[in-house]
Amino acid sequence: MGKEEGYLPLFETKRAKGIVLYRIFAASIFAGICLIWFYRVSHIPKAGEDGRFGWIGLLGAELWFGFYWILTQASRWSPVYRHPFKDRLSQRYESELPGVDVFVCTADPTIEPPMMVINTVLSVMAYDYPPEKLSVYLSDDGGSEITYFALLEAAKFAKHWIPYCKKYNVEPRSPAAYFVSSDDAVDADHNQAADLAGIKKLYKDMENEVEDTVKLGRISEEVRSKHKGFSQWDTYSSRRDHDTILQIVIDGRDLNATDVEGCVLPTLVYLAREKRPQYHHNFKAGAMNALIRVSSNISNGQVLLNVDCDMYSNNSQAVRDALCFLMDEAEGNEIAYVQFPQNFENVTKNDLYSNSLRVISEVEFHGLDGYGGPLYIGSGCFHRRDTLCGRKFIKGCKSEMKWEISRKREETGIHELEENSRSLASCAFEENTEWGKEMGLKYGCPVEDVITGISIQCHGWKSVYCNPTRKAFLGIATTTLSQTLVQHKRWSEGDFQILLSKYSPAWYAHGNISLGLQLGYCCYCFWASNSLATLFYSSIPSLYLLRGVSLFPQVSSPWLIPFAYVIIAKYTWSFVEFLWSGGTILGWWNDQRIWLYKRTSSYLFAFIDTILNSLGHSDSAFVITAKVSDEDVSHRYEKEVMEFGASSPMFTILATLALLNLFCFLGVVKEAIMGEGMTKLYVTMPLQILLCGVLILINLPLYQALYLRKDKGKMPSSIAFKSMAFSVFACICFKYLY
Ligand SMILES: O=c1ccn([C@@H]2O[C@H](COP(=O)(O)OP(=O)(O)O[C@H]3O[C@H](CO)[C@@H](O)[C@H](O)[C@H]3O)[C@@H](O)[C@H]2O)c(=O)[nH]1
Ligand SMILES: [Mn+2]
Repeated sequence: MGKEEGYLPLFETKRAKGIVLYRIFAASIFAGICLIWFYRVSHIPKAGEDGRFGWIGLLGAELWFGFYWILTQASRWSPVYRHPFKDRLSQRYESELPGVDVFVCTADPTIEPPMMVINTVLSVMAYDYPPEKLSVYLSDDGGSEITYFALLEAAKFAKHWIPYCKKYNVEPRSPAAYFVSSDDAVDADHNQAADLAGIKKLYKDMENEVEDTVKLGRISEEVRSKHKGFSQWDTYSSRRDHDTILQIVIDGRDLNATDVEGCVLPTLVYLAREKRPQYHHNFKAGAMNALIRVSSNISNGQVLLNVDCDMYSNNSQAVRDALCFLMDEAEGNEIAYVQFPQNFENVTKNDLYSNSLRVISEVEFHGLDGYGGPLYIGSGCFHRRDTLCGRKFIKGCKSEMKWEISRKREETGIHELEENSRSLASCAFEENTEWGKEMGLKYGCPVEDVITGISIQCHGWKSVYCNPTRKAFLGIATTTLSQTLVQHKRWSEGDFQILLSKYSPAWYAHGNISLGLQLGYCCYCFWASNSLATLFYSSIPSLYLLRGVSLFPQVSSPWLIPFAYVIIAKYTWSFVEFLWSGGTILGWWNDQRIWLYKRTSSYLFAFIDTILNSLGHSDSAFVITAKVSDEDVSHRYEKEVMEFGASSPMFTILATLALLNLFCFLGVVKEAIMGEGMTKLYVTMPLQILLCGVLILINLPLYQALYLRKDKGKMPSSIAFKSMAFSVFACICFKYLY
């Protein structure tokens, strides 16, 4: 082992400081929660008394929240921070670095524009890594000729782009992103300025070619005749029904395939796996498994990196960062994958839709890393090939991560290689095999990544969370509320399915992974079930205001203290954490709003769908997240104006809840003016009024969208009408009938 041989480790792990103080603080919150539980249980109204139903419901909700809060502590209890030493890696292993295969996934040329896709491809082709050991595969589930055409153009451009990047050591290496940032770089010397202008022009030419083809919507005959690769579309009938299309666009073994400086280029492969209507294609998991097999035949890199087509590499050193973990002599043998955080290029200052998932990336994943490693969350993850293919962990068993050249492959001609790779991507290939079960990514779950990750960890492997200051990947976050809610529905539904599946962190994982990690997983897997308690809490106490029934301690009661303490302590901490993770004050407020919206809509739908699903009623699909939006929408997004302009049943729920709280509050105000007086109400129901008031404040943008806005992002009038009817109905029923 490394240490015995006197090697310095390739990475170090630091524990967080001041953790004891945090634990004492958390324990005090827990004490407060216990007091709240005690108060609820010991003060239940008697049968027949008004408020009994609400009280018991609140007891259930508070038990749930308390339990969930405990889960969230697992990811804060013992965080660690990792620091790779890349200089040691290159000193020791530069000539033996393993092959790395990068998989870029795309699925739809309209939702995921070809220019965006090739920018991502170019960014990973330009990694600071020996090009003969780097191979890039583009998986196109859209089976689009236009995307293929764009890739051909990218291959030409790469011959100029890669040497440019290396010469001036530029970052980021996605040309589009680089040109935006280089616009204000003034320190470029004279030579570089000329080169920059040249490369920009080449990029523009390529962009024009691609955009013209996109506009045309098909490949012109002239272009088609130039590349024999297009003939593969001759038998193509639709994106759901076609043969495997596979083309080695750049063959890294070919000594003539060089850039303008004469250096070899990384291998570049286009793959659209076979699709047939009678075979389920299993979405991204299916694409990834086809890529694993095809790449094993072509380049067989020992390390695999997957990025989504919008997640370009922002840090050309990231491969080396990851290898420091996988190749460490002492601990590397236990590490199956290295996950980087997912960051986004287009998040606005106050992160309107809370897309940056700040606290998860900056706090929680470091916490999970302390217990055996983060979840596998898809894009931005480096895997060992063999573990992803199902190799079990055996203590003390080393797998060499060294570069090896396969003689057999070297001698196979490119056409033969293409031909025998094609069958690996056919639909029938997986029949009666372990693919999708024990091999590759797992099928049948909308979050193929998380379920695959937990099964790897249950096999005894560790994972590592690597979060360098210069972000490794930048993607595109959703820019409308409904997209955010739909995406979270998919995630929470997938995670909830995992909880009920045979890989459940609650039972299957027990004994296979640490308790802390089990709790950490549960935190995400229980997202969906949060909806019920949150719905109850955000509506019933307010409705009881209308009846003048108090469900919380009065001002004079000492029981108010634990409530006040838990609320203040918990929210202060959440605020501190948010700022510490790089957020803004308004960002935190937005985060609270999205927290509420997700829980009362996405999670609720996910919960219901999962239950229906397990009863065999519906099947969950993979709704691809939009990566482009029209100008109007982007403009509002940049101005941080919430987008409600879609007719989504999720919005009906949100609007109903918002109006319901407004009416309840107005009811209280009326009561205060005409009846008992403000002070009396305030003394008997302080927390209930506070809760209702905060819900109204948080919903201010929603009221605006319902009644004040005129732009296209306002709430559709059908929803305004429905939600008004539902909330008035609920208030009347509750006040007079119940
Ligand atoms: O049939 C499909 C559907 C999707 N994709 C690709 O999968 C990726 C992720 O899809 P996206 O719509 O962007 O989903 P997100 O919710 O943004 O993705 C997050 O969540 C997914 C799991 O739900 C992970 O796989 C991703 O890596 C992670 O970024 C994209 O590159 C798609 O092109 C396919 O290749 N085939
Ligand atoms: Mn995405």
